[in-house]
Amino acid sequence: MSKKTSIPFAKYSQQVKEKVPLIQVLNNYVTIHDVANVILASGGRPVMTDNLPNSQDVVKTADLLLLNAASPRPNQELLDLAAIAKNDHHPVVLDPVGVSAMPSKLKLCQELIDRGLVRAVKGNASEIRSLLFEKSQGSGVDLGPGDEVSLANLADFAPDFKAYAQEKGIILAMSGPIDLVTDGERLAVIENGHPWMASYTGSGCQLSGVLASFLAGNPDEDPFYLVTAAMISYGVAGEIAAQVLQPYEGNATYSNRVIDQVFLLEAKELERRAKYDIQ
Ligand SMILES: Nc1ncnc2c1ncn2[C@@H]1O[C@H](COP(=O)(O)OP(=O)(O)OP(=O)(O)O)[C@@H](O)[C@H]1O
Ligand SMILES: Cc1ncsc1CCO
Repeated sequence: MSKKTSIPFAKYSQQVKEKVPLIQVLNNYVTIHDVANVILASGGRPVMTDNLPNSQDVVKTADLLLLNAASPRPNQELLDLAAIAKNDHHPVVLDPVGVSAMPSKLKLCQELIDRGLVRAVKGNASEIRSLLFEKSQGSGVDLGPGDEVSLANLADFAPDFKAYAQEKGIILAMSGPIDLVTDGERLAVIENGHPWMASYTGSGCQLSGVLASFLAGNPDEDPFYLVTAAMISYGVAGEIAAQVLQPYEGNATYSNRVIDQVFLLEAKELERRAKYDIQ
């Protein structure tokens, strides 16, 4: 796998650490604590808001709004908040959790995207297939059989993936055994990560937290490279965490070890371990 463009990991992470961006998150109940911690680990400041009046107050001061579609808040509230953020020129990141199983969540995400309220969308392969084709094999919040994208079927999937990002004017990212990022023109194919990352709940939600920190901390940088750098960083953290996990430790500890490694990650190590190709 080649590295045609070198990503300035050190500059990106330095800028996040200097800015310490405020990231407002509307999350699901399940992973909310982990998402807050991974945002802290990656240099951001999380604030998880609840009802509409509180959320409306905070959105005006936040650097970025992260919407997790499995948030228990009503769809209309998420749409209204995204519109305020967009109006204030604060980027919105969307994690379309659950769209494969819940038509109302799919409609919400489509409306957020179609109204131009969203800067970046990141989901697993079933969630992204649901957005692209309005159908997938996903059930619950999980990847469905046959939906996975790998190097073997990438050539079939990539044109639709890029076309959707192009048409909607978003950065589109997909996680899994390989991760993909596109802005409609460029495509990053990332081979970092570890199979154990599918064993704990919320690896995708945590990844969105890292992505939010990178975007919010670097408002003047190219968002395609920022999202790519965030996906590489979380994958590398998963690789190192797998190396330090003890034989008597399981998936819950592993989830925390991954957050620890996001916290400890050094740019030099990232540069050494990053496995990506930009096409
Ligand atoms: N088999 C694998 N090999 C390498 N990395 C993986 C593998 N499976 C998942 N990952 C990594 O795990 C992270 C989360 O991706 P995944 O697609 O599993 O999220 P998700 O299904 O949305 O998770 P959740 O619903 O639990 O939040 C990504 O960084 C991805 O690269
Ligand atoms: C398990 C689960 N259910 C709703 S959200 C969530 C976290 C993983 O996406």
